[in-house]
Amino acid sequence: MQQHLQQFGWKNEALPHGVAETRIARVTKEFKNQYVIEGVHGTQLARVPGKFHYTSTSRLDYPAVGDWVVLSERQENEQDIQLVEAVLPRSSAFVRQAAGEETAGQIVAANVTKVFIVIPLFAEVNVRKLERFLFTAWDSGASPEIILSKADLSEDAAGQKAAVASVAMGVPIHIWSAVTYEGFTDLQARIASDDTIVFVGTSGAGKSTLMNALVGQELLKTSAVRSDDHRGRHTTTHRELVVLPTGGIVIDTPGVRELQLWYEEDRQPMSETSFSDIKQWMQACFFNDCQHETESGCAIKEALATGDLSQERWDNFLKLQREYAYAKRKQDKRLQLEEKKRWKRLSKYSKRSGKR
Ligand SMILES: Nc1nc2c(ncn2[C@@H]2O[C@H](COP(=O)(O)OP(=O)(O)OP(=O)(O)O)[C@@H](O)[C@H]2O)c(=O)[nH]1
Ligand SMILES: [Zn+2]
Repeated sequence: MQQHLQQFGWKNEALPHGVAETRIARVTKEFKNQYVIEGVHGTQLARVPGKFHYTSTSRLDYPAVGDWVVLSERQENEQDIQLVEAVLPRSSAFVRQAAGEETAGQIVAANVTKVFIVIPLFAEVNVRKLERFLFTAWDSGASPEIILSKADLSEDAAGQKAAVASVAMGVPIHIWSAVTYEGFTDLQARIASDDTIVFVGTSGAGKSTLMNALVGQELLKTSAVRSDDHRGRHTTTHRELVVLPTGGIVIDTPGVRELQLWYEEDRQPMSETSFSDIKQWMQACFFNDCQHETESGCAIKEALATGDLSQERWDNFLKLQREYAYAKRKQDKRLQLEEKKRWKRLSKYSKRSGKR
């Protein structure tokens, strides 16, 4: 019974005090007013009770794909209805900012542990785009990993990997080809049974192809899952959260795809994609620790003055640097939080065992 929950990524430590495991389930798909959930009773439909609408203060309070929820059962018109009593605290969340509303975010995918950023190798890697995706991943609270796809179309996959590594700040990088299956077992090994993974990347990057390879068939997007809810009625639905045959979970929601488009639209036009010219000027500055502000002998300021380096390009570079720093701080903070939680658990544990 526990095993079934664990398949869906359940970690026992997350069980709230006094709640039986039979009442825990994970949201695998979201409809307008209903959720497909997976718990110890298998696939069921659930909805939020009326009081939920009054007690919730924002859309973020509502269940989303990937959420763990606590259920209660109620009889309505002689039928058993599953109600979502509570959404358990999320370890991470992809939030989409609803257009036009500043504060009303919407959760697109919850409790994601890893974000696979898929970048095709048929062209030069767009560093700026990659940075955007890294930023999105860090912002969600999940850990990014970079997958360089379509390696079969690259003359020098290893060289491209090295180039990406120079901007990826220690994020793991994998090479993959759906044609030769190069890197497949390495990728599989990166997916633990309690991992929940979201794939991001531009259209045509090869996300669906890789997901289908991991699932072992063309399951995502195409097929339907037949399920039997408590009422004995059949509901045909396509799940957006899928358990891999080798363990681990992938989430493929339209929301994540829309999020990607949003990030792509957000990009600013930039003719070149690498900052090697800027790096060269920086190395030419007189002072090693030049801040490129008021120092004399600053090659950057000189390049700006002569027009060799455009102000726009320099500003863009600085902006990315700030985003980097922000993302890095955010990640450090998340690590700190996790650490804190671990210590809390440990101290609780030691107190308990001390009493015995
Ligand atoms: N040569 C080569 N082609 C690939 C590889 N992986 C995917 N493709 C092809 O690239 C095209 C796009 O792949 P998809 O998996 O649909 O890309 P996607 O990222 O899911 O795209 P969207 O659904 O638009 O977001 C398809 O025609 C695939 O057959 C690969 O490793 N090598
Ligand atoms: Zn300088």
